Amino acid sequence: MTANATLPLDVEGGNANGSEGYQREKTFAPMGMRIIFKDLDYSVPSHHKRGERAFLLKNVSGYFEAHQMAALMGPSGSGKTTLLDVLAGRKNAGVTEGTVAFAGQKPTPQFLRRYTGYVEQFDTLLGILTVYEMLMYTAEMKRPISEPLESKRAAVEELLEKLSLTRCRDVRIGNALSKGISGGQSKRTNIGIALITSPRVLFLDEPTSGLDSFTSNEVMTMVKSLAAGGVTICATIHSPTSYCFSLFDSLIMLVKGRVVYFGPRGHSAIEFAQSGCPHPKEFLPGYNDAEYLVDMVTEADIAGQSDKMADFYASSQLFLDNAARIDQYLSESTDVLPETIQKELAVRSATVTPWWWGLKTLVKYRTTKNYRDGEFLGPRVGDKVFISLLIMTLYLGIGDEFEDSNYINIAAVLFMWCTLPAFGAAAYVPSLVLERNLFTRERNDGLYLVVTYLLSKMVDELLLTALASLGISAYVFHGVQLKGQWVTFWLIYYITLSNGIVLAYFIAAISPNLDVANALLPTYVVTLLFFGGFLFRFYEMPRWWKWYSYIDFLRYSWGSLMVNQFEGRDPTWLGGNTVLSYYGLANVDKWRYMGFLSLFFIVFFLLAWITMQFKRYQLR
Ligand SMILES: Nc1ncnc2c1ncn2[C@@H]1O[C@H](COP(=O)(O)OP(=O)(O)OP(=O)(O)O)[C@@H](O)[C@H]1O
Repeated sequence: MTANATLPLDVEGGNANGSEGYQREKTFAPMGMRIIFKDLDYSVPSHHKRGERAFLLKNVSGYFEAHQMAALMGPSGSGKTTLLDVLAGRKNAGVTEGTVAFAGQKPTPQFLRRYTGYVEQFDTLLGILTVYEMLMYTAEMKRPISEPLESKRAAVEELLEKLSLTRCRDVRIGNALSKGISGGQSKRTNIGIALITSPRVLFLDEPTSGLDSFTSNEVMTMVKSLAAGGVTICATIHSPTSYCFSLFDSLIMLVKGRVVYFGPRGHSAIEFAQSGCPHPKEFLPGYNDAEYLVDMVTEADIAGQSDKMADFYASSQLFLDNAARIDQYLSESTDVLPETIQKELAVRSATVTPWWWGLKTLVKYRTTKNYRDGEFLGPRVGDKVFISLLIMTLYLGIGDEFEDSNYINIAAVLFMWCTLPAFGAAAYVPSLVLERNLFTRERNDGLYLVVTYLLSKMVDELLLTALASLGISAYVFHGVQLKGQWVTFWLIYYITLSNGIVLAYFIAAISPNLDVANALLPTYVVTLLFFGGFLFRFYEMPRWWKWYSYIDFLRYSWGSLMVNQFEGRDPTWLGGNTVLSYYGLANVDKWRYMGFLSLFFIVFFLLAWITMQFKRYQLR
């Protein structure tokens, strides 16, 4: 433990973001902060017994020091990740009771998002970016906007060096289908993301899982160097190599959510576990300390003896000493904290940078990359080009043939023209659903607000759609030889397309997975076809169904297209009606209809935003 006379809470001075004139810290370990937790209980509704609560953590107490690396160990399912999540404020379900203090104070969710780093067990990176771009993207989002770009670049270069990532600096991260960097490099990139703001505390969930022993040692050596520099580090770890385990300073062992040991790593831990275990194992040659400890508690767990080990710890002198130290730490005054730390602990906004900066950064790194990616462009442009060519060649030149037998064809081609964007919306669903883990992680990390993310998605799609729709609508309008104004024809198509996109986002937001979204979207769109006014005329619909027609955006889309085509040249048709009056559109003002059409965009956007803001995609 680091004693510090002037700062009894063991917080070191310094500025995580270098906000004082941007004298950027030369190291990514500028300071540390003690974490204390006392009598922590965490419970959720039990899966096993209806109406009962399952306690995943019971009376868990301990503390992690700055400059030190603490290991969280125990058999699988013992509650390691649960404890890490509770401490890092990442739990969004269940009930937590007890005390958690960072530098003596209860941390706010905003503080945890902004000033602690959390490396998740599974990598969540943007496959289209290179390692350097991924770190720069995060740096621009999470470091203050007043910091010059050069300084951010220098910080990223320094981090690349520290994480031994310089060799793959410009390699695309890739994904499962198109391999880019290796597993170890991807793990280190994830650690880099957590370190880019020089956090005071770093949580790591299984940082060595899936890595070979050499890479594990390399990664953990680097993490240890951060602790040496001051950061408080806490990592859950399953089966570390002997070397990895030797890097840890303290150890907390859990079984069934109870502490069976909390104290220094090393021989004393083994001796303690041996005395607490009802049937201690022999320390066979070839065992490493970590393996031996985990095996012993796992065997005790399987034999139903784990409570005995936890009781042994709870009645030990070690427990009393730890409890006394925890009480002493909690009683220390927080008034002596440096001003920067006080400010960080009191922070109330969830992101470092404002929404517009977040939007700019998302567009800079993601939109520009997407626009160069065939996998992104293909489904968005391909279907429109294909169907529009089909429409143009099938209905070639019929738009100005004003004959009784042809009016139905004109009405049909305009109807098909509106349904295309509604069905084509399916192409936009995956971009939201498949990115959900990344979105959740970045939101938890305080990178951006939900509305910023959603706006950036809209910019992504609407810019591309505007360009594509201009060309497509021009050759369809002229090829079919439609009447009215081309600009209006294009505008109606563009607004309908935009409605389709934002509708897809809403459907994606409410759906638990891609399968549900893929079933929901076409079902909804098919219902819109019935009420659009072409397949069944509005005034012939049963009274009890008319309301649905009012909230059918295809009705306004097709209605305004029809008015654009026949306004001022509305011929007499069936039963002495004009074409427009036959369809109940005689008194329709196309601009008013286009206004209604635009309102749907706003409504779907708000619905998607509210859903994404409040829906918990990951229950943890
Ligand atoms: N609703 C529930 N009812 C009963 N038990 C639950 C419930 N939710 C989670 N659990 C149990 O809580 C335990 C804690 O899981 P946690 O992920 O924290 O364990 P872990 O030690 O990190 O495991 P691993 O090493 O395998 O990742 C698990 O045993 C899990 O089965």
